Amino acid sequence: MTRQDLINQIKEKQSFLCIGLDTDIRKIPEHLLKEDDPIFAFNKAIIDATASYCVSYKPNLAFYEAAGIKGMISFEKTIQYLNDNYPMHFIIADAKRGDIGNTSAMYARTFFEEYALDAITVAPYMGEDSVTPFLGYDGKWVILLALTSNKGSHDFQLTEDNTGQRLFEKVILKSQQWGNQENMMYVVGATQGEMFKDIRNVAPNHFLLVPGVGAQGGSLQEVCKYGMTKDCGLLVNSSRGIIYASKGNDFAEAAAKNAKALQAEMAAELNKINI
Ligand SMILES: O=C(O)c1cc(=O)[nH]c(=O)n1[C@@H]1O[C@H](COP(=O)(O)O)[C@@H](O)[C@H]1O
Repeated sequence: MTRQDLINQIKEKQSFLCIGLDTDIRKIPEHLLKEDDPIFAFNKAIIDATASYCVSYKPNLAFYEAAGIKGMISFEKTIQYLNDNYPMHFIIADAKRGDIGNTSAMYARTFFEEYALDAITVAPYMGEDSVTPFLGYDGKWVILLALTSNKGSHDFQLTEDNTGQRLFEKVILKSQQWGNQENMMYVVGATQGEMFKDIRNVAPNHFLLVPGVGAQGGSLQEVCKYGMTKDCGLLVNSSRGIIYASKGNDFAEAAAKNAKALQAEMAAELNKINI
């Protein structure tokens, strides 16, 4: 999907919501456990109930890999379902990959060719040759970890070198020599608040994937105040806050209600920039 296609979807839906499909078999409603594939049945119901409120889905591979081969079959069926029924949604593999060049090339083949996903999250710390294999695909995206939502972001990402430059700034500036606004985004946690100002100093126009609203306590309003660009420039993710809104038979309706509430807040923010 191109950057302009994504912006058009955001305009049309009045939403920049990405729903995280972090599906844990221990958390899904009990009545689904008698289905052949409970994880897929859960995802399908969540997707059908929420698709009109979001522009993106982000299945996190950890949740599928944890269920072994069965989990990977659920992942594959979920992706197939999305690609067949919701082709204009931007689908992100949250896989946090990155390795020596020939191995990264295999990861790229997995997620972009085998599964035909739009984007993959990538850890930057092995450098240029670990990231560029993901950048050779038209319309596909690398989403590079820059300033994450967790407290461990202080351990490396927020540390300064002797010129005062912080590691996340170095990651963002250096990686702009490898990719561009059409094929690279950055992950910035919603919990980072005013730090979005500093992010926009080094990446004024790139799209940012912003997890951490909902369960992790980040503020959508603060993210928008400091991080929104004239094209929106944000995909804001919520996983647990939407998909586990209810553990009862009404889980899909409850997810839709929470997604709709976030979409309404997003529409109000988009209204401020007239898109
Ligand atoms: O790359 C990510 O998506 C990610 C980066 C980050 O800094 N923080 C973060 O929470 N995430 C992911 O975003 C999702 C957040 O889930 P909730 O906290 O349940 O909304 C999880 O899948 C995390 O793995």
